[in-house]
Amino acid sequence: MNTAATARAKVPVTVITGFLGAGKTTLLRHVLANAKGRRIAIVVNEFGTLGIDGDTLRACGVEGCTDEDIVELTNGCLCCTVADDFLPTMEALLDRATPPDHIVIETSGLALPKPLLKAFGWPSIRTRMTVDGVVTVVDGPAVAAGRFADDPAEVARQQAADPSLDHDNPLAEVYEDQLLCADLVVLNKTDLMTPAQADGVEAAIRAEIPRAVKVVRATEGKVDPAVLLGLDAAAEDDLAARPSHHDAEGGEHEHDDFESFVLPIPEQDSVEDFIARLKTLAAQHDILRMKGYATVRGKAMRLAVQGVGSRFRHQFDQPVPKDGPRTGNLVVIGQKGLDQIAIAAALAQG
Ligand SMILES: Nc1nc2c(ncn2[C@@H]2O[C@H](COP(=O)(O)OP(=O)(O)OP(=O)(O)O)[C@@H](O)[C@H]2O)c(=O)[nH]1
Repeated sequence: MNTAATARAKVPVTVITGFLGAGKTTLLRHVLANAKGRRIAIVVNEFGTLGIDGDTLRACGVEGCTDEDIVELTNGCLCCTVADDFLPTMEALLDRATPPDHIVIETSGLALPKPLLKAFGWPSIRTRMTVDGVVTVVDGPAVAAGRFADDPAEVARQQAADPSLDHDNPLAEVYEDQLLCADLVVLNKTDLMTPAQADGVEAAIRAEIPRAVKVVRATEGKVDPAVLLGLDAAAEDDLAARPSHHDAEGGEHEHDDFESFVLPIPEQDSVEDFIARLKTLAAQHDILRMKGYATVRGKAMRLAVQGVGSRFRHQFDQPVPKDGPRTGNLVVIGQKGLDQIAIAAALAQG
């Protein structure tokens, strides 16, 4: 078989990356809903131990999308668990009687994608799959608000103290790495930006990425799957074009800039009061992401809650199991040093 034919025989894998809450799962739901008969398997990796994204995807109700097509890896960072979790998962997908036509991996919002791409060089999978492309979802309004910007004066001060440091903002490092790895950028949440803001964010994205990379704008992750899947980038063979902060750290990386915990949520009396409390907490403690569910007195359905910064959405999404506990759970993610005791105390009341 010649090289082109070999490449065609490999199962294509799309890596969806993007910061916490940028809209990766939302985009994935759109892909599944518009798969047009293509068998797509999803591998989801989350920073928290509670598999909310898998739940959201399973609840998508898309015909032909079965539970076994969604694999959750909640044991920590994908790239740190390559041998134990990631490779066996990928091999098991390939070894199915009917292997998927395409695999999509949703990385955690805090993952640096390059170490994951390196995993595709492992002998057990390199001849059987190829990274069709890395799609980076960007939270447009968060960029416009300066969420990922460095403070140049602070960087200079820190570098003077320790030349190996290059950021005062760990969010900037993750955001930049995710952009630098992209084959396609989805500038999402355009409904929350003026056209001028979107132009500004797009220009900033283009300035960040040295390669010619397409940027598409979207609301609710609505991008035609034909644009997302089939990029044919063979990204695993093109690592040098994707600089990463991880390279400078000698391939080592740590996750100690961020932390996450899961809090039990007692049954609530009022949806409005609960959401208002969450918004206040997010702002007071600079919480990056909250997601989970709660039960509400008198309601048979559970309340799913999604918070990105202090922007919240909620909906009654599925029945609370009969005879099941009426306690909910909420994942809280932020930079290291969150005041877990204060946050837990504020959420301990119904
Ligand atoms: N206004 C608005 N909200 C959006 C858009 N896309 C996604 N969201 C909302 O943003 C929140 C986070 O979306 P997700 O798709 O869960 O984001 P994610 O990147 O998968 O999040 P993590 O996996 O936690 O990193 C949800 O409440 C979505 O409904 C959009 O285009 N506009």
